Amino acid sequence: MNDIRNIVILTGAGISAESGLRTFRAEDGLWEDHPVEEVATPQGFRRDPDLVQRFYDERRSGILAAQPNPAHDALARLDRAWDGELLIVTQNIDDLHERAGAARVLHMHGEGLSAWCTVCDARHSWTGTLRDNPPCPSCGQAALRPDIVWFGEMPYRMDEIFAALSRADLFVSIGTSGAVYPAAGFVQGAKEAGAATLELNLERSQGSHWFDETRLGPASMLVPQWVE
Ligand SMILES: CC(C)NC(=O)[C@H](Cc1c[nH]c2ccccc12)NC(=O)[C@H](CCCC/N=C(/NCCC(=O)O)S[C@H]1O[C@H](COP(=O)(O)OP(=O)(O)OC[C@H]2O[C@@H](n3cnc4c(N)ncnc43)[C@H](O)[C@@H]2O)[C@@H](O)[C@H]1O)NC(=O)OCc1ccccc1
Repeated sequence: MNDIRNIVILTGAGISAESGLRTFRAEDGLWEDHPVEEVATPQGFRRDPDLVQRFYDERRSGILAAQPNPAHDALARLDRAWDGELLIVTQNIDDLHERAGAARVLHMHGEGLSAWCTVCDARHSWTGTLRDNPPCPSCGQAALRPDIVWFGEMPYRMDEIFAALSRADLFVSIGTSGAVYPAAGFVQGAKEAGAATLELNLERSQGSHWFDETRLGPASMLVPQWVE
């Protein structure tokens, strides 16, 4: 770690699995009983907004009931101690990184505890439900949707992510299957920028061959070991 200054860490559903939040592609994964095109696309929302609002209302209450696990805690310790550049880019919509105390976190696919008004474009932290179409606290219109990046929509703050990847000396991927782009392509970008690449995952991901090193096991064990 001595010549490492700038670190980019990508996290996926696997880092929150041991906090009781379901992953997407496991046999009991979220997408199993909710076809992704129905609940995580703008077309699905237009077709059946009530179904989508219920899906995310459920996810929101699950997030509120969950607690950070040792993997989140270890990354928060690293974030506090690291005086070089560090960015935790998460695909997760939960707030467990922040609740563990991490500050340098970027939610590229949005946040479950946030509502977005499609009329006045305001965003509001939200812990209640949206299925009953509450009015937007800013403009009063009943036009709130989950502040989530759905398939076919552009992920958030991509310019900041690419800038950090271009400066990275080390890219670490934790708990992600590497099935969804553009996140699944970050390891290539980091490698081209000359970064060392490390994967910490329960099983090899679709992009494993891009990593210099892959360590297999539960995040709650692998991440504290790597940070210490
Ligand atoms: C299916 C896939 C092929 N499709 C895509 O990638 C699409 C289309 C596409 C774009 N470019 C491409 C290139 C090639 C092919 C397709 C595409 N991408 C998009 O649509 C993206 C947007 C994608 C974002 C969609 N939203 C999500 N989430 C929010 C919703 C929600 O959360 O409900 S994606 C969602 O699924 C993905 C799930 O992946 P993981 O997090 O990895 O979870 P998964 O269950 O798959 O795996 C868990 C892993 O953890 C491991 N694990 C389990 N337990 C543990 C444990 N305990 N410890 C350690 N590891 C563990 C497991 O082994 C496993 O490997 C995450 O990104 C997650 O955020 N948008 C876009 O490209 O916009 C374009 C654009 C360009 C210009 C202008 C306008 C638009």
